[in-house]
Amino acid sequence: MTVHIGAKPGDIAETVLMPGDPYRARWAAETFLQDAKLVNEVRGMLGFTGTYKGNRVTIQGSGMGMPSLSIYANELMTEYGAQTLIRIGSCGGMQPHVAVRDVIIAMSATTITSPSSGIFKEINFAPTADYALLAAAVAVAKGKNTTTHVGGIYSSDVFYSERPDLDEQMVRHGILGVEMEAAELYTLAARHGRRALAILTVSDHLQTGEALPSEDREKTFGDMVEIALDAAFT
Ligand SMILES: Nc1nc2c(nc(Br)n2[C@@H]2O[C@H](CO)[C@@H](O)[C@H]2O)c(=O)[nH]1
Repeated sequence: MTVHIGAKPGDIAETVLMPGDPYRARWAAETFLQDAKLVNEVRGMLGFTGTYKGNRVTIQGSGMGMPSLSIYANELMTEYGAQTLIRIGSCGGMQPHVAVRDVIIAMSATTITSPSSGIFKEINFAPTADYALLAAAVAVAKGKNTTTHVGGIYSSDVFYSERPDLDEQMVRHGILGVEMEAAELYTLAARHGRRALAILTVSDHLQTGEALPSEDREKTFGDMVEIALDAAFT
């Protein structure tokens, strides 16, 4: 076990899905995995390991924000040997052609700051998804009738933005959506030579103010989990 994960050695699979919400980790494990068992509940950040079509997989919550994700991703990679980490989450849409219920497969993740900013100093590192994983997710998504966008997202440190001028520049430069975790996941995966990807459902929209009704969230979230699982084992 580690400082923040109570799983025993061998309890965590090489492939890990990371929703922000631990209750979504439980729902996804119960819905998609066979023989799912709880392997972590330290601080309520639930983690489950089971199999998907015969492949071993762990679904571990990351919490909200890059500092929280950084703790779990670091420990999963350095202490449990996770090789493929896929964030499955929600985001806010930032382009008129990106609608609520759509899925975004994040090629890159822009930040103002991140937990890794301190070590990069004057380097503007470009957090980037693993290409093979991204290509597999795009191929799987094509087989579903979910509208999918592939491009850059913005990993913010705040949900309540005080800088509309920054949001404006992100929109101007084609950023598809905003969330709060992917950039640090991509940076840590690059640091540790692992594969990472973020697949996001658009659950609210910054321009239209629309928000996904709660009854729709489970369906769109389920589609995204399936894309992640099928892409991970392609
Ligand atoms: N900053 C930000 N985060 C968002 C937004 N919509 C969603 Br869903 N999120 C994500 O949802 C959580 C906040 O509700 C964080 O973990 C973010 O990744 C949004 O409009 N803005």
